[in-house]
Amino acid sequence: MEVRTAASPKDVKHYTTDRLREEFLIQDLFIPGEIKLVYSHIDRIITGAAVPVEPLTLTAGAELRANYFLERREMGIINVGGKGTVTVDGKVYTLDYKDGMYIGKGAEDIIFASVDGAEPAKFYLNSAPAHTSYPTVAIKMEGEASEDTVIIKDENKVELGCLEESNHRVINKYILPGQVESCQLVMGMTALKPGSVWNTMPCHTHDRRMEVYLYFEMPEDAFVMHYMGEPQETRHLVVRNEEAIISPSWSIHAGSGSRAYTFIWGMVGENQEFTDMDAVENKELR
Ligand SMILES: O=C(O)C(=O)C[C@H](O)C(=O)CO
Ligand SMILES: [Zn+2]
Repeated sequence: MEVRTAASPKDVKHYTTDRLREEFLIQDLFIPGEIKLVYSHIDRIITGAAVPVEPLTLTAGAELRANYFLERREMGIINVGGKGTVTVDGKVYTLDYKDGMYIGKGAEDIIFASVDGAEPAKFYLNSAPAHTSYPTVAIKMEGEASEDTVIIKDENKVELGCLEESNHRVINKYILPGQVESCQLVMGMTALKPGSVWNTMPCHTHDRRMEVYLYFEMPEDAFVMHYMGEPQETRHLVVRNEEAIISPSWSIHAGSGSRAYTFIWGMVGENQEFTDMDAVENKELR
């Protein structure tokens, strides 16, 4: 598992492009036949991906000093590839494209598999330290709810922005209080409407939470200019399809794409209040 340390805004404003990318950009996440994990000291979030050609078993790795991965952690998953299954302590959950999942602390045996290894599932993962165990569930946009499947509530599919401001988008909240309970992880997926290119603009910071963004549904030659930094010290990173960004609490996190795209956001930290943001007015940005 790759480990990344936390970074101070006083230092980051002096970083070169390479150094910024080394600290905050996660590339080569989705490697067929592998589980890739990046552990950040920022709120101890682990960002990763599992792309099973043959079934892949999640192990704790030396870094966690745990008997199994979720001994002291919880995990959110969204599948951005072909149909696949996640087997949790013997129980099989089937995830289609853009289906999500929450796995509670204490789940020991986790196996990722694809229904068709030629078109593998791409399980994107966020994991955070947890103090108690909440139920493991699959999360779907639509369909029938059941004991182990939660359907995203209409109130958690929030349309924001407008084409005139190039930021017309829908924020789909998968894991949050009142829908899928978790200790600290809040996770969802935002889709831009065709013609809109801006996410999270007007932008914000949130002192009480950090955030990770995964950008996807972009052709190979497309990119997102992801903006980070303190509002008066902004920097940018060029982000390609299926790459992720680690965003510290003090940093804005917003992007403008060369075309529409989709992204998954995951937040951990002090609270789970989605609206607890420190809004930044466009005229304040520098
Ligand atoms: O497009 C947006 O705006 C978002 O998706 C915002 C993120 O969800 C976020 O930054 C939550 O703090
Ligand atoms: Zn945010």
